[in-house]
Amino acid sequence: MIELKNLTCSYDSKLILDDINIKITNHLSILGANGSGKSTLAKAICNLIDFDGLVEVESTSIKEFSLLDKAKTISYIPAKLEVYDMFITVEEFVLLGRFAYKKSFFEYSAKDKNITKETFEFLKIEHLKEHTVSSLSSGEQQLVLVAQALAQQSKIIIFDEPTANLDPHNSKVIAEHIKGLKDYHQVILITHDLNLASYVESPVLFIKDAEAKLYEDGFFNNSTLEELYGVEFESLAVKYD
Ligand SMILES: Nc1ncnc2c1ncn2[C@@H]1O[C@H](COP(=O)(O)OP(=O)(O)OP(=O)(O)O)[C@@H](O)[C@H]1O
Repeated sequence: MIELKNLTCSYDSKLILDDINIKITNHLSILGANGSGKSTLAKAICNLIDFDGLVEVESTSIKEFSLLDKAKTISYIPAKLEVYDMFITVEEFVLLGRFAYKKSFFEYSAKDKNITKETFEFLKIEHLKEHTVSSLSSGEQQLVLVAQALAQQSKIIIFDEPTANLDPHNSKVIAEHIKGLKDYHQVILITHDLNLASYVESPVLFIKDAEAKLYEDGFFNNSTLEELYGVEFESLAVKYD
């Protein structure tokens, strides 16, 4: 469980999130206009930015987690992979997800390698493991990011705009994985893809004017969407299920 108590985030003097109080007991989708503060909220939950107030994960302040314990608890999947090593293979990249569990400085254990192998099988990407990450398409790179997060075996997975760079086919593949992962992880999804959020069926936290409002249900109807986004809606979407 994640609990936000009086969470306030600002960059310089610009207030982004103002005194947010919410218990995130299970899955959640975070929606809101560009620049409303969705990624800022995710970064605060992961203690990647300065904030006022308290973020508690499993009843402990996130500021008290060691880096390794945090890695075992939360994984954050960005919208796009930034490749810093042009020669790193998919297998090496996914193994990095086991870093927090590594017993020897020099090598990964048989267990680490086995978990990585199972992750490849689960996501049906065994055929990519010898390839360099830099040579993959955006859709394949998104699957590799998911693989690394799964290998990390954290309780909580945060997806930050997972379908932002994907074509309809790959969006559907990722959507099905995200929904399936709800059986094993607490899934937090940040997205502009209303179709995806509706398919994933988690409660919605909508961020607007530095405030957050929780919709347990009743979010995905035209009148609510029109009021929140200020544009008209009609059904026009990929069929995810
Ligand atoms: N490091 C930073 N320094 C200064 N301002 C920042 C920084 N990061 C984000 N911001 C500003 O904070 C606001 C919220 O940004 P954030 O990335 O959280 O929005 P978002 O809802 O995730 O947006 P989007 O949907 O466009 O990705 C934006 O106005 C952004 O310009």
